[in-house]
Amino acid sequence: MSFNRVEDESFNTNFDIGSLPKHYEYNPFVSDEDAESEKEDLPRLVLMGLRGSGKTSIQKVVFQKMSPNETLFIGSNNSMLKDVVNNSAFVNFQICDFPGHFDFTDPEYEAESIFQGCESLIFVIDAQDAIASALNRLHSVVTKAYKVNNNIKFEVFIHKVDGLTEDTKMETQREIHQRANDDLIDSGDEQKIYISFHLTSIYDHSIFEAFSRVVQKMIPQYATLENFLNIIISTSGIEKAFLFDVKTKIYVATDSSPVDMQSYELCCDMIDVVIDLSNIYGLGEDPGLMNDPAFDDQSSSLIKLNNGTILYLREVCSFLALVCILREDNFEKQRIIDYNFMILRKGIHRLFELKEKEKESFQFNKLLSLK
Ligand SMILES: Nc1nc2c(ncn2[C@@H]2O[C@H](COP(=O)(O)OP(=O)(O)OP(=O)(O)O)[C@@H](O)[C@H]2O)c(=O)[nH]1
Repeated sequence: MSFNRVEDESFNTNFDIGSLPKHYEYNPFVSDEDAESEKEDLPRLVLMGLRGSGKTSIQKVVFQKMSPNETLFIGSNNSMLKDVVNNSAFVNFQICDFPGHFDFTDPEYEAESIFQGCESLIFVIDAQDAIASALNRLHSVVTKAYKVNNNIKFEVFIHKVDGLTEDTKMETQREIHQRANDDLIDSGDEQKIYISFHLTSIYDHSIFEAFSRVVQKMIPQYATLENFLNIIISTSGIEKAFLFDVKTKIYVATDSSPVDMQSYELCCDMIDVVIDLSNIYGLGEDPGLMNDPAFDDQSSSLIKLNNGTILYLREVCSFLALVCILREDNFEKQRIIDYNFMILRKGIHRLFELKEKEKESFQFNKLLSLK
């Protein structure tokens, strides 16, 4: 059986399968006022690495919904690319992608201004390439960055692992970890600088999972969110709960039980299904207008799997959704789960309000200091 694509002019080609179009503005907690000046105050996440290691591809796949195969045609960067990710109070930062040939030791570049406002530095290493020069660059980058700003969180993405066997993956990770630490010991920095390592590829969910962990470290309220989720799973018979940013499929929080990749992938697939169906059936009368978001405060979904497991999704606010995995038997108490969910939702809204107040007082103090 084959399907012919219907050539209909009213068909809106702005949709990417499995994603929200980038210009949706459903964001009740982030106002547009003073947006430009606010952008400069956002925490900065910096992507660095050698030429061709995959930095721009990562940024485009995770935040701009580019399909992995399209990255083959990106071409090399010659200047720094900056993007603002502003989905909710928790997923709210600027991301700077520096070209591979960028040498911050060159006086032309001001290392201070790059690393000063930097919250997290992701160094990408191509695992399919020789790693020696990447490790040298990693060492000079982290030591320089640490001198400028000792609050930076250092993350290494051992990237393009899709081309490696399971054994080689582990071996490469072990080698990179070992050699990076040896370099820190040689320079006497091993007590001060801590680097986290992640195996990643744009061809599977590993890049989203790794980014989730990076973003979680940038959320000061993470412990509170984790605690909320621990309470809801223990009181509602839920096995695993994720708080997802549905735009990027980054999970901003989860309960404290270990994350297994399959559960995460299942939840990501569920979000794709919900968004795709909403894109098709959830829009208003005129699909060209795109006024009604594919994800709004009415969004919820329940999927029963054939192994007696249920996936349950509920909107929390502004592109955040709670996605839970639970046994079908436990879903008999749906009213209790829904009640607990309402309490959780209120708690998260309160956190948002506190965060907004914190931001306002920060801006107020900044204004005062300028006077
Ligand atoms: N196999 C594989 N290839 C990847 C992956 N990520 C990126 N690539 C490929 O790597 C090549 C280089 O990617 P870029 O994103 O341009 O690399 P870059 O680090 O931004 O390069 P510069 O701009 O020169 O610094 C592209 O052909 C991508 O398709 C991955 O996870 N697996």
